[in-house]
Amino acid sequence: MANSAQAQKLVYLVTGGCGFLGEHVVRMLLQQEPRLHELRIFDLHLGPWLEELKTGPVQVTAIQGDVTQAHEVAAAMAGAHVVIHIAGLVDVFGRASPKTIHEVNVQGTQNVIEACVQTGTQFLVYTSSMEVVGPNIKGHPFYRGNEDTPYEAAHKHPYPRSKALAERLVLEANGRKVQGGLSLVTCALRPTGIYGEGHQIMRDFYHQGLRLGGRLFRAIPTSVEHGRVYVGNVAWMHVLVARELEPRAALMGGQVYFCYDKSPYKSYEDFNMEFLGPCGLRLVGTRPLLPYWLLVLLATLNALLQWLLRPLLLYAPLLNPYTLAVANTTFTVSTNKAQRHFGYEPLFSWEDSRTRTIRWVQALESSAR
Ligand SMILES: NC(=O)c1ccc[n+]([C@@H]2O[C@H](COP(=O)([O-])OP(=O)(O)OC[C@H]3O[C@@H](n4cnc5c(N)ncnc54)[C@H](O)[C@@H]3O)[C@@H](O)[C@H]2O)c1
Ligand SMILES: CC(C)CCC[C@@H](C)[C@H]1CC[C@H]2[C@@H]3[C@H](O)C=C4C[C@@H](O)CC[C@]4(C)[C@H]3CC[C@]12C
Repeated sequence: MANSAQAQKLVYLVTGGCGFLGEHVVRMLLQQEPRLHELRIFDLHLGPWLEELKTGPVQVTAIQGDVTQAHEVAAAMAGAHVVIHIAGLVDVFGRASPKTIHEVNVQGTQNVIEACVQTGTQFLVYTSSMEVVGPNIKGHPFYRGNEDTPYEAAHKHPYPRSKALAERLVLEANGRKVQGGLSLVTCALRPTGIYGEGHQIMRDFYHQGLRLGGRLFRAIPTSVEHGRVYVGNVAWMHVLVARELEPRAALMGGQVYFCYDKSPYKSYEDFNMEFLGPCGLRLVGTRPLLPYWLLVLLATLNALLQWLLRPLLLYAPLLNPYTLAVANTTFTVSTNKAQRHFGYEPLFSWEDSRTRTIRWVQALESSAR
């Protein structure tokens, strides 16, 4: 964004632009970034909905590609001013191998950084995760913490490990010289559990509830808080960071920001009921119906079955030792760092976020009939 003529004609590249968060970021950029000239959407799987975007004033370029292939990333990035790197393998269920998770999340991120350097792209926004911090394997609570709260981040699972490694690569790359001699400016956004239109796990819980006759059974105590943030606000934060990285490079370069909004602090299940309740589901029990030791046993059995069945089929239920530990450990955020550094305020109130998500679940209901 070296001179003002270019400043009106920005080229953005969004990796993972066809995923759950990526689609919201793409749509938000088209609505909220008036300086956009071209929007490149790079994804392994391109969505058919991209076609409708191609009729607007911004040039929308869909690029089918793989972040693990350095040459594909570099080719897509040539001439881009800003890259928002969202692509990742989000797998806490054992669907993909640890090696594949590492290749996509870590090597893929390294490829994005090297492509910035090679092509002279100066601004890189990385979608990290709360999981780079925790919950850790010791189950320590992180109660309404911020970016500076001390916490022992210890990971064994391939997904959080890969996100932590990738985030470190991105932060360490801040200040590297890119083609043309300018310095790379990077930063990382750490969403907590994202919810909203398109959220696959919410869809799974909804369908599971329907199969169980409109009921879900409480497994986690109400006292365990799990951080959640609305997808529209996460997308808005990405757009703002991408916009503000140039004018506030000295302040924002190399920084991490939790993604937050006004969503209430609740347990994972109680929070889901904010949307599933108005769609006719009921959460049975004021306390967990099964003792915790039995849930641990079931989760361990699932892990064992997954391992035994792997040669024959992929068995990847929602409950495993890792997901149980995450759901059962308090991890919530309370911070205003994004507001202080780049003026972020949530674009969607809690009421809006809730209404939009309920409408989306209701639409699932009518399409299921
Ligand atoms: N969903 C959450 O609650 C959450 C929370 C915190 C952080 N995140 C992070 O946000 C990002 C997006 O997550 P999401 O929930 O939208 O996931 P998603 O699976 O819906 O989207 C990921 C996108 O990346 C693409 N992708 C995967 N491998 C690729 C590859 N090798 N090359 C190119 N594209 C590839 C997928 O096709 C998909 O469109 C991820 O980096 C994830 O770690 C998600
Ligand atoms: C014990 C069962 C009743 C419930 C199991 C729920 C479980 C599948 C949920 C609970 C918490 C969820 C994770 C959390 O919201 C945050 C993230 C961070 C993000 O980077 C990727 C997704 C992930 C790990 C969620 C996955 C699904 C989890 C574990």
